[in-house]
Amino acid sequence: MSASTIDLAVIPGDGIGPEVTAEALKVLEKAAAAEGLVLQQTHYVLGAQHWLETGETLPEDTLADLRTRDVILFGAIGAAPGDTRIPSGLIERELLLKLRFSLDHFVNLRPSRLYSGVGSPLADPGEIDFIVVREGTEGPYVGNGGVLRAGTPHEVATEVSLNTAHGVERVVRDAFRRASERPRKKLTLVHKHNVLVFAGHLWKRTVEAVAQEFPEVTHDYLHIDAATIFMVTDPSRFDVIVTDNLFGDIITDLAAAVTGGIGLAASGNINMERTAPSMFEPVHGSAPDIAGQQKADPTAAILSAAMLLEHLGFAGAARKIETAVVADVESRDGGFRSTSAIGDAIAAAL
Ligand SMILES: NC(=O)c1ccc[n+]([C@@H]2O[C@H](COP(=O)([O-])OP(=O)(O)OC[C@H]3O[C@@H](n4cnc5c(N)ncnc54)[C@H](O)[C@@H]3O)[C@@H](O)[C@H]2O)c1
Ligand SMILES: CC(C)[C@H](C(=O)O)[C@@H](O)C(=O)O
Ligand SMILES: [Mg+2]
Repeated sequence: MSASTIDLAVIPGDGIGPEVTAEALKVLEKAAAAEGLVLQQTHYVLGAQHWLETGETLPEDTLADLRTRDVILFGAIGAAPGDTRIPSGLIERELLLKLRFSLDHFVNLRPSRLYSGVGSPLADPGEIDFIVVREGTEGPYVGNGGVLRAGTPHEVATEVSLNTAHGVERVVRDAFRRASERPRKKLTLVHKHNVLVFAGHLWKRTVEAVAQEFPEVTHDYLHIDAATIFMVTDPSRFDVIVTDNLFGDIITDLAAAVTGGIGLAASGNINMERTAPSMFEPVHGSAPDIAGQQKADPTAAILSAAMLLEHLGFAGAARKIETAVVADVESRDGGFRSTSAIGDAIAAAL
């Protein structure tokens, strides 16, 4: 990145991915221009549709090219769950997870905030403002498994969760640092160490050890099953949650639901050591059920673009986007607005 140019990779993907990405770019371009920044974009056609057309998921030369960019804006990928033309998991593993793993996105940052004016399915949600720091490169996502005696009545399938001291420690330290910078300074480890004793104890010991470096941060622990209860009955109790890859996936969809819906939930796949570009994307998927109809809410993608700017050091521009989003969501009355109408309104409010 030069002082005035952002070298941006854009992967719009499948389904509603291109629809919401177009709106995020609309807002990003305007916010960047206001800062005197040039947004130099390179678009990459990747995803389930691209695989159907070419048989390519993420070629090595494309990955090498992506590595040279400052940052990546990602839409969403994936086929409809019932689409039998595409092997289940192929695009998720060989494209999205390959990006997260290859680019060492060990912090999967997923903020949850209940904006005023946004309806929550909870009767009395209280104030909700927490972040989930989800580990992004390990856990049961690593593809360490296999099948014995496939297709027989004696089939055995394994899916091993990989947790390294290095991987757990760096994400736990990141979560403590984020907690130390927030007003409430509270960290909750979410795991399941009563059953997953090997991985769970590593996570628990690591939290106890790293906590010594952050005496100002209080910390507690919840098993994942109990955490889902509190996410619905008392979400205000959370400030920073640190958790593994799979628990983090599940709890952030729940967190999105209690804070007004998946259309508002943003995320960053962050390489905190900055050895490769980080990648920003909405938490949601390609939503085949509403794709191509301009029904998708682009707010999550727009807020992901704000996180992207913040990561690059343009916190002021990020705050401006958030302020425009807050004004827009506060003005929503439940009536239908197209994807592009929402993008236009937020861009205009900047
Ligand atoms: N990061 C990603 O690219 C990502 C994330 C999750 C799922 N996926 C993939 O997406 C495909 C569909 O997955 P799914 O149906 O389980 O999850 P999904 O998030 O795509 O959709 C779940 C539900 O939420 C709705 N929804 C999602 N985003 C929305 C938005 N912006 N506005 C309004 N409604 C929205 C959808 O219409 C659907 O009813 C699968 O192939 C899956 O693997 C990709
Ligand atoms: C599509 C899938 C690989 C992905 C995940 O499980 O991380 C998605 O659900 C998400 O939350 O970004
Ligand atoms: Mg998910």
